[in-house]
Amino acid sequence: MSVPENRLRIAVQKNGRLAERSLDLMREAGLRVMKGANDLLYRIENHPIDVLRVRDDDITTFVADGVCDLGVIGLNVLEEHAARRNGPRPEVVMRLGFGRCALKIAAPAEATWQGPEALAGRRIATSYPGVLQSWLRERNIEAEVVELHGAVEVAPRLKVAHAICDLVSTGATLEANGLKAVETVLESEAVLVRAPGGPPEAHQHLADVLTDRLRGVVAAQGAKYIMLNAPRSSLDRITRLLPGAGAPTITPLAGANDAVAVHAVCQENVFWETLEGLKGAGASAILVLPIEKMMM
Ligand SMILES: Nc1ncnc2c1ncn2[C@@H]1O[C@H](COP(=O)(O)OP(=O)(O)OP(=O)(O)O)[C@@H](O)[C@H]1O
Ligand SMILES: O=P(O)(O)OC[C@H]1O[C@H](OP(=O)(O)OP(=O)(O)O)[C@H](O)[C@@H]1O
Ligand SMILES: [Mg+2]
Repeated sequence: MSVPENRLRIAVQKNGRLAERSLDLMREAGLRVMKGANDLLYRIENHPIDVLRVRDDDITTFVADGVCDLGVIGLNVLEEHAARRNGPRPEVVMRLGFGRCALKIAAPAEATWQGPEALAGRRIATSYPGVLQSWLRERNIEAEVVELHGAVEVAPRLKVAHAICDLVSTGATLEANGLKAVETVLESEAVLVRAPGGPPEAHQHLADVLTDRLRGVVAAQGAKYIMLNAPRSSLDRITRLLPGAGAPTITPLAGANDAVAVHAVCQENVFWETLEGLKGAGASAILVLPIEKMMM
């Protein structure tokens, strides 16, 4: 595979839980992704950028070594890489708001959990030996860590280990295997990483532009634009009810002295309960609109 030196390189997962969302993110940031004959390398049509599609475990290595300028990776994979390898590590640029999960210790559901100290002298199966070892070290617990690369949840049933340390999202896999989560080792989500010390000079400007756009894409996710009419006397109450909003814009309404229009960007979810509360405070004609793009 030949990778031209003058193009910015972004590493994303080829297949798996982060793959599609990572490409969507690039598209939302205005990159036109061209799926060519080369499955490992997608070109960006409208910018000098290449997207490298690899196993998620390899993304950290490519970004740490500066082979790629940017990467999208689970924080769990990044931390594991850092725990195992000395030397410069990729820098986290921003959290991306998807791929949320947590690395947890889980034990048989029927056993009473006596706290982390109960793990001393026990065997723990995990695909994250580096992160787990540091967690145990911080607590002065000596346990035997058994590295497995899949089906970690069956280890206790097979008597391979007493407990496990694995990713949990809904908890369905733990439940199906008769296990319960007892400790959280790491909260994770997908993050944008960059090469240690930042990209080389030639890629700096493009990397900054893209990073700014991605910041806007992430900020717009879940953000809503809210518009309503309100009596002036209720403004304080109504402003307090707007979730995660900065200072709202207040405009007079034509022909009405005591009523104003309120416009605000809400950074948090706007639930039906919020609208009911606003209505109860005197608001009317409440509109909630999605935000497509945002530049901070
Ligand atoms: N159940 C889950 N819910 C949400 N996010 C998850 C879940 N499981 C894993 N993730 C996140 O998605 C990332 C990728 O998960 P995936 O299962 O696709 O990895 P993988 O099998 O190691 O893939 P690869 O083939 O690239 O090595 C994980 O590292 C984690 O950050
Ligand atoms: O709490 P839950 O929602 O059940 O999710 C947890 C499961 O998801 C991940 O595995 P995945 O399904 O990606 O399969 P894998 O083990 O083959 O990677 C993780 O390794 C857990 O096994
Ligand atoms: Mg992997």
